[in-house]
Amino acid sequence: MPSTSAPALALHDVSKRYGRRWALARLTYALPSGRSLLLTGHNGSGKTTLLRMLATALSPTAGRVEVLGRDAVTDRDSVRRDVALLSHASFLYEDLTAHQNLTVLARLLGHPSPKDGASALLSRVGLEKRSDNPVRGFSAGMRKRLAIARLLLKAPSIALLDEPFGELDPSGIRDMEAIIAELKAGGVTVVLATHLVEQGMTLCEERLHLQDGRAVAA
Ligand SMILES: Nc1ncnc2c1ncn2[C@@H]1O[C@H](COP(=O)(O)OP(=O)(O)OP(=O)(O)O)[C@@H](O)[C@H]1O
Repeated sequence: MPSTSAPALALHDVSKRYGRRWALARLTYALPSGRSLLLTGHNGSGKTTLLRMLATALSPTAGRVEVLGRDAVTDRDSVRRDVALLSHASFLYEDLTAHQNLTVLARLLGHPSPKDGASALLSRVGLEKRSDNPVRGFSAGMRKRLAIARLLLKAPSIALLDEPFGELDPSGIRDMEAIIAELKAGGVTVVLATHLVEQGMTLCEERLHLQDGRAVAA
């Protein structure tokens, strides 16, 4: 069971090394429950590495990562059920249609009406007209829209969004902002990594700025 009094996320002296390069260096931070976090920093500062750690896709080289009071390494399966990552890799089945992609996931998640749920989400992200097209022919922005639909279907407690506005057109950016606001209104903790700092500041109450894998003042 997630602990309600624990911070949503806690990093205890967390470091991550790839070969000889330290991507994160002795990071300590706690995000209070009920708050959302804007993650900023230049290219290569460690944002994606941190998000992937919170998503349990990577383990820290040193230190401890906690999600809702649970250790992201030793309690990985339990943490994984509560988090969802929107990332550059979108985990889509290329030969299936957008609708089939969501229906497959909805069945796996035990959704009561997978096909209707998939249709509703495709409308929510503005893909209803392309729902029966294979993903193989989708543009980058369409893939991003489908990826956020996938995340919404999972209904996570913590949504980890890696550059969610990238590849989107202006209406897609507005839709994404509305979706993030809705997630927050529904009690979801949002962690948003973006170079669009202004947009991010309007959506998040807290900010963590990384420079060479260290937390610094923005
Ligand atoms: N798989 C990997 N193997 C080796 N080095 C890596 C790997 N992934 C990331 N790095 C390095 O770790 C550092 C942090 O990268 P990361 O992708 O976390 O940064 P980022 O802040 O998300 O960057 P961007 O804004 O460009 O997305 C960089 O120096 C990068 O080169």
